[in-house]
Amino acid sequence: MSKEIYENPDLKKERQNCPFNKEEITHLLDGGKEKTIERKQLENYILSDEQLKDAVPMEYLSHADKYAEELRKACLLMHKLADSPAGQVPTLRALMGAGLGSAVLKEGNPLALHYVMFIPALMGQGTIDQQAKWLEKAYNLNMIGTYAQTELGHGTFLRGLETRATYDPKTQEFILESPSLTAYKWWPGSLGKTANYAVVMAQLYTKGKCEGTHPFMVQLRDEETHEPLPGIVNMWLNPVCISSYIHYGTYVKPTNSKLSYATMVFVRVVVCQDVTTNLRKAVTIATRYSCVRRQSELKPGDREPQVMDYQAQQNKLLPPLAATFAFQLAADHLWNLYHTANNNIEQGDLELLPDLHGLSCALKALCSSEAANFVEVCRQSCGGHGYMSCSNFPRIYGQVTAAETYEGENTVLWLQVARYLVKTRKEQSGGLSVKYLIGEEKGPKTVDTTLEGIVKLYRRAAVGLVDVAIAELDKSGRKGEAPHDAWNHAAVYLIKAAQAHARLFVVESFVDSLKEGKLSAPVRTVLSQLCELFIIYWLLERSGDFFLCSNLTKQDLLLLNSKYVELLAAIRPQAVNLVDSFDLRDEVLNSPLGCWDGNVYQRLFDEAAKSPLNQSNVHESFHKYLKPLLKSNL
Ligand SMILES: CCCCCCCCCC/C=C\C/C=C/C(=O)SCCNC(=O)CCNC(=O)[C@H](O)C(C)(C)COP(=O)(O)OP(=O)(O)OC[C@H]1O[C@@H](n2cnc3c(N)ncnc32)[C@H](O)[C@@H]1OP(=O)(O)O
Ligand SMILES: Cc1cc2nc3c(=O)[nH]c(=O)nc-3n(C[C@H](O)[C@H](O)[C@H](O)COP(=O)(O)OP(=O)(O)OC[C@H]3O[C@@H](n4cnc5c(N)ncnc54)[C@H](O)[C@@H]3O)c2cc1C
Repeated sequence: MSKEIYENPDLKKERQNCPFNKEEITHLLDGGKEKTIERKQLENYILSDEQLKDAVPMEYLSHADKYAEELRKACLLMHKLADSPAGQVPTLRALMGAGLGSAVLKEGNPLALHYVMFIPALMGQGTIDQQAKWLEKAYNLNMIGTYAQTELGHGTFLRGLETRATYDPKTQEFILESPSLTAYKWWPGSLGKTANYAVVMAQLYTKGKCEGTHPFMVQLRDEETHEPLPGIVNMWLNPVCISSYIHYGTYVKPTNSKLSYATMVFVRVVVCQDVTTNLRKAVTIATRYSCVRRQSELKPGDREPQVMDYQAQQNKLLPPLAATFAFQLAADHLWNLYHTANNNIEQGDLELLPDLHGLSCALKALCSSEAANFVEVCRQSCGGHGYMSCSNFPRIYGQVTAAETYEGENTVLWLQVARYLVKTRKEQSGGLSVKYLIGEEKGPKTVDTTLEGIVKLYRRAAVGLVDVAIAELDKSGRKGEAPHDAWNHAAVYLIKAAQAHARLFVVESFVDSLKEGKLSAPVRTVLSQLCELFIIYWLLERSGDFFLCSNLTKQDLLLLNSKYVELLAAIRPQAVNLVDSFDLRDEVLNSPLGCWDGNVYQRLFDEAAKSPLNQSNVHESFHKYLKPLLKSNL
């Protein structure tokens, strides 16, 4: 007799009479029906392998055992790559990030940097000959690489990196050296124990002149013994300059010195998708739990309500639910810009490079910071159980907050965005992705609180805040301040302008995608409600920007607040159906709070029982420490 599949009765009720086709949203997020089929096949192929399951929860292993266990599974995954039903590239993409990969490698993938930065650096910076020599070796895993740029003393300021690569014309070799403790490469993933090669960013010196940071291929460890090569600690020999600019002993400047930063741009672009995947996991866990959890008293004398029925809980969870769609659609737009810009750059056309740099910095900073804040709100919305390690919130939060720092610390990236916006506004040229800054935007006199009207307000705020920042810069200039001091003293305004620009891009992506998308009426309705909720939410959160730069009035704000709470109530009935549409398997969520069947309490109990401390009634430490204390009559 088939085993009755348990489904929490509250979740079961939430799923009844769903007014839209969940699969239509799943296909939208996957990029089409075929992609969904491919993803599900790949998930089955990977998650059905018993060798990829953890014998004990990772949190109970030592540091070294965690590393060994993750490396074992990562290597097994690479073996499975060859036979993957989805093909190598889609499989690699799925295994490197917060989705399928994190279901197997919960502490992180020791081979991630090899695929996410080392190979992209070879592809983007290597000459044809260098690619012929190294790419096949890298793809065949005959070498494991990392991207070694950050040093103990420098991560942000690349022009301040201390590692030196001095070209010796006699031997036609580069001598790499770490001249000081602060020059030690620090932070590169896999550098400690896994990688035997690295792309090392170093200051290139030739004929006594520093030509700036360039990428170098360096062998770190013996390919057989894995022992560090002689002198590896503070002296590297025989590196090779990737995309060598040394021709017959003479340095030939690249067409754009920032092309050596291209690998970082790629990761900033993919990070937007990755943090969105993590946010989807957090929202799914919190939403399902909030419909299972019953607590307190809403109506005196009534049964304890589902906590999702509190407006306060809807205010916590529905904006991040909407954000997952907003960030996904914006990340898709950025990915398309990346491909277009990269194809043009390969043909020598660099026109889109500033737009790509500006937008990738803006979206990486916005998506990572907003996702981190939203993940923490999701954790808090689950009360004490959200604090447990097994909830998966601590791990998801750790992964998302890391993205606020790596690949360019967010503040630094916001200032890069501001530099691009000020230049575009002042020069009234270029800026293909910030067209609103070119030409005079006439702001609407009275505020129109329709969707289109609110988007116009976002544009007013974006251009207005750039003008406020420029006015600050000019004011400082008139006081005789040097440009670098004026820039530093306008930083608060510059960052606000950059953030307003990033929000405008996300809002326009969401609205435009709904206009262009071939959606059924029910899906369009629910996604339009989410879109309107999200853009009003952000406006209410940043109302100061809009008061400063538009004719928004107190009455408008009160009207928008009313609209916001109406939308919370309208979307509440579909919350579980919307997160079900993400189609995230329990193994990917990896949380007893978010499992599809809602059997939360039994799963929490089962997780607790796995703790080594729960394998005996009295832990040995009692006899060693506590009992003597109890007897000591202090
Ligand atoms: C495939 C799916 C996989 C999914 C997995 C995703 C998860 C990924 C997991 C990875 C985990 C960890 C990896 C982490 C790796 C790292 O952290 S690597 C190290 C990252 N470090 C940084 O990002 C350093 C940040 N600092 C900088 O980029 C530069 O120092 C900075 C840009 C801040 C300043 O550079 P300067 O040389 O000083 O330039 P500046 O004077 O400010 O500007 C001059 C000029 O150049 C333009 N510019 C700057 N950068 C770029 C660029 N990258 N591209 C194009 N143009 C650039 C700038 O706009 C100026 O132009 P202008 O016209 O003169 O104004
Ligand atoms: C999980 C993780 C993985 C990483 N992986 C790698 C890797 O694989 N390879 C690699 O090379 N690196 C890696 N890094 C390093 C990462 O790239 C750097 O930490 C990052 O670039 C920030 O640089 P920093 O640490 O020097 O911070 P700092 O720049 O020293 O930041 C400290 C403070 O100074 C502020 N600040 C700095 N410059 C300015 C400025 N111009 N204006 C205003 N404020 C400023 C920052 O905003 C910040 O508040 C990783 C980091 C993490 C956390």
